Amino acid sequence: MSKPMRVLVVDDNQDILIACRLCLKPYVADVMTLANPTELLGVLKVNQVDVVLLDMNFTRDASSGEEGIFYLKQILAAHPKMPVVMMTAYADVNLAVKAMHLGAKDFIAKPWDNQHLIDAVLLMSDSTAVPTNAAKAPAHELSTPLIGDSAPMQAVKQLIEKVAQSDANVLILGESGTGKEVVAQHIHQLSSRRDKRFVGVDMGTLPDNLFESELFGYKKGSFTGAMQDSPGRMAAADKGTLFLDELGNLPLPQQGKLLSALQNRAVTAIGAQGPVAIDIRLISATNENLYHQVATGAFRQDLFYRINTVEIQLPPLRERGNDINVLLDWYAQRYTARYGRTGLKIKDSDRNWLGNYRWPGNVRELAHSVERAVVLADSTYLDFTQLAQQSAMPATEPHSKEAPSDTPFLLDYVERKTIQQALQFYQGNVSHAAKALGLTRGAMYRRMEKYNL
Ligand SMILES: Nc1ncnc2c1ncn2[C@@H]1O[C@H](COP(=O)(O)OP(=O)(O)OP(=O)(O)O)[C@@H](O)[C@H]1O
Repeated sequence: MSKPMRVLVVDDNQDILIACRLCLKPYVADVMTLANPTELLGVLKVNQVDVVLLDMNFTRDASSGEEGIFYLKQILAAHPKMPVVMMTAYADVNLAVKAMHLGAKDFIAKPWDNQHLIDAVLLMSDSTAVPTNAAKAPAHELSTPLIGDSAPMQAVKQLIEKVAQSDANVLILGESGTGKEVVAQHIHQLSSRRDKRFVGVDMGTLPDNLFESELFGYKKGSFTGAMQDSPGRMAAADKGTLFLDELGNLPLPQQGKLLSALQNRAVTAIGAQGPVAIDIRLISATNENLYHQVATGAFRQDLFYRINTVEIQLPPLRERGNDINVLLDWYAQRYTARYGRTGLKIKDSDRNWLGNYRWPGNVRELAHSVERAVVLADSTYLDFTQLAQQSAMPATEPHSKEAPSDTPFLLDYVERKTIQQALQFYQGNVSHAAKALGLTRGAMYRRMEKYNL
C-alpha cells in the first residue's frame, strides 16, 4: 500500500456498506460509510477523505443513474481533485462511462470481485498521475513472489530472466489463475524499465466505446465531458511496460487500431492534432487459444506476430508437482498472519489429497482455499472441509433433471452447476462463460471462488 487512505463509501444499501467495510478495512486507514447522499458534502467538509466510492442509484427501484451523476458533479465542484469511483450494476456500464467522462476516476461493477475493489481503491492514492485504475507506480519490490521451483516453473523463470534483458514483446499464455500477471510484473521488475511504470489494462472488461479514450487518451473539450487532457494508458506507460491482459477478447476493429499504434510506435489522442511517439515494452496475456483464433480469423495474424516475439506458456498448477505443497505453506503463512492465527497447521491427510486435486482455478483457487481454511480453522488445523465437499461434487450431471432432494441449498446447487457447465462448454474460458451467463468477469470470479470452481 502506498499510503494510509481514508475511504468514504456512499450507498443506500446497508449490505453494500458492510461488505465494502469488511473488504477494504485491512488495506486502508479508515472506511467511513454513508447511506444518505444528501449528507455527502457535509461529511467531506469535516473529514479527511482520500477516495469516494459512490453508488449510481439511491432512490428505490431507480436505475437511471442520474442521482449518481448529480452527486458526482456536486463532489467535483467542491473538491475538483477528489478521486471518485462509481459503483454500478452491470447494466449501467454506459452510465459509468458517462460518469468517467465527467471526471470519475473509475467504476466498479456490482457484484464486484473483492480484489478488483481493493486494487481500484489503492490505486487511487496515485490517481493524479494517470486517469484510471490500471497504472501502477514504479515499485522496487515485487508485490507477489513467483513461488515454485518445479521443473516447468524453473524453465519459466529462466525464460523470464532472459526475456527481461531485452525489449522483446512477450505473450504469456496459460489457464486462468496460473499467474500470468505475476509473471508480467516480474519481467518488468527485472528489466531496465523497472524505474518506470507498469501499466496494466484488462482488455476483457474495457468497454468497446472506451477503448480509444482509455488507450490513446483524449484532449480537453474533444467530447462532452472531456474536462481535462488525459494521456491514455499507452502514453502513461511511456518508457515503461504496458501489460495488456485478456488480449484474446479484443474485437477485430480494436485489434486494427492497436496494431497500427504498435507499428507506428505512436498514439493519437482523441481531439489531438497529431500523433505522439511512445516507447513501451509490450507484454500481453490471454487464456484463449490464440493460435486457434488466428486460424478462424477471430484474431489478426499480423497483430499476433507483433505481440508474440517471445511466448511464455504457464503450466497449470496440477502439473507443478511439489509446488502445490510449497504454495500451500506460503499462503498458509500469509493468511494465518493476516488473520492473527499463527501456529495453525495443515494436516498431512489434507496435504495428500490437496496435492492430487486438479485445481481448475490454479493458484488463485489455491490462495482462496487456504484463506477460507484459515478463517474456518479450529484451534489446531486449517479446515479444508468445504473444498473437500465441493470437489467431491459430480462435475456434470447432464441427464439429471432435478437436484438431489438432500441438497441443502438448492439455489446454490443450481448456480454452481450452471457455472460449471458454462465453464466446461467454453473449455475453461472464464470471459466467454461469464459473457454467456450475463456476468462480468469480476462477478464470475466471485462465484467461482464461492463454489471453488
Ligand atoms: N507462482 C505464484 N506464486 C504466488 N502467487 C501466485 C503465483 N501465481 C499466481 N499467484 C497468485 O494467484 C492469483 C492469480 O494470479 P494472476 O492474476 O497473475 O493469474 P492470471 O493467470 O493472470 O489469471 P487470469 O487469466 O484469470 O487473469 C494472484 O493472487 C497471484 O498473486
